[in-house]
Amino acid sequence: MKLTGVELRKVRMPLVAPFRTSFGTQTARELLLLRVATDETEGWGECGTLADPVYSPEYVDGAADVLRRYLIPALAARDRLDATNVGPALSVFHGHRMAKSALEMAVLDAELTACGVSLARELGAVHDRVPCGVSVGIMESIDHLLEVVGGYLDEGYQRIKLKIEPGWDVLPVRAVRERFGDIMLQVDANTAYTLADADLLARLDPFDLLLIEQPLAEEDIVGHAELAKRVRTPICLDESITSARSAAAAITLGACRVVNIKPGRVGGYLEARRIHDVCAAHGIPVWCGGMLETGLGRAANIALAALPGCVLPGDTSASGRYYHTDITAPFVLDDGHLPVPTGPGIGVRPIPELLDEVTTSTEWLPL
Ligand SMILES: CSCC[C@@H](NC(=O)CCC(=O)O)C(=O)O
Ligand SMILES: [Mg+2]
Repeated sequence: MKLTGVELRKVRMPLVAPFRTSFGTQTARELLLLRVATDETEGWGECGTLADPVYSPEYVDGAADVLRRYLIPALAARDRLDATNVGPALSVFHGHRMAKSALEMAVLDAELTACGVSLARELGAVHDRVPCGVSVGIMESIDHLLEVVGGYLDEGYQRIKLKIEPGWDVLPVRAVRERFGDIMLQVDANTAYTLADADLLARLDPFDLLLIEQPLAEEDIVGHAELAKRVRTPICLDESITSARSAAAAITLGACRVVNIKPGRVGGYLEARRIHDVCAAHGIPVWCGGMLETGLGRAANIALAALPGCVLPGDTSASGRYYHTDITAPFVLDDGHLPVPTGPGIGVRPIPELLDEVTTSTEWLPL
């Protein structure tokens, strides 16, 4: 397969409601899509970076720049192109995992499409549908939170994840537990706490949460291991897990008992599968995280979520959780599940007129 060109396309999709986390509030999703053209077919990739470097060091314009100046030329210089040599070809460049992931995803989609193989089959999926969780932002009141959570439960979501931060943690968790009983419930702090908050976080223990996600700073693996001795609720890592090697280290140090796998954060779906396998070998449950993906990234995430070690519902929500209109056919919750795409590659394609409506810029890089 020969690369003939790459399209960088920025899109901006309004959210159905503001989504507030400990690092800020999103009202629209600005993101970068890639379309890779080869001599045989084309493939689509989605870059999970936010518009600003507030979740991780990457951001949309930085990802576009590193793809344009370094990653795409490095790939174009390769004689043989297949998804397994994208990682090695790009390893000379440090970091920029979400940008690398988007390029690998597009090459993987093109290659699998040409072979007529689905991403789910390529990754080793064992399910044809996946149970879905939903991520709930920080709200301005407990009443509004309970109304939103009740709505998601009515829609059939099987697990509720509450964003928390200092000042919005024990009270909302207690209120949800008291109102909705023994639902599957977890929290995500996005690094908002420090080890000095251990006693505060231990006050979440009576609520039988599935996990506390990324309470401390991304680099604070030792801190998470110390926190794990002081709180009963399992620690789950997200931002800290950037590769299979870092997952093995965190598990060995006792820093986590659960892992949120986000393919973009770790450099791609192939590394995501390696993390899945490392965690399975250590008896560590995993689930597929989300970055408010369009239907393109959502389709690929659902394929990952269908792997055997993904034993907890992921942040693989329906398209309508974030968007009035997706750029692909919408993913619609059915009995609390989403179907795993079965078509070749990621199994979905953008709908041209819908994609054009949200496109803010396109750039064609001939190779
Ligand atoms: C804008 S917040 C993105 C990162 C966040 N993602 C979610 O909360 C799930 C988002 C989704 O449902 O795609 C996380 O830290 O897990
Ligand atoms: Mg998280």
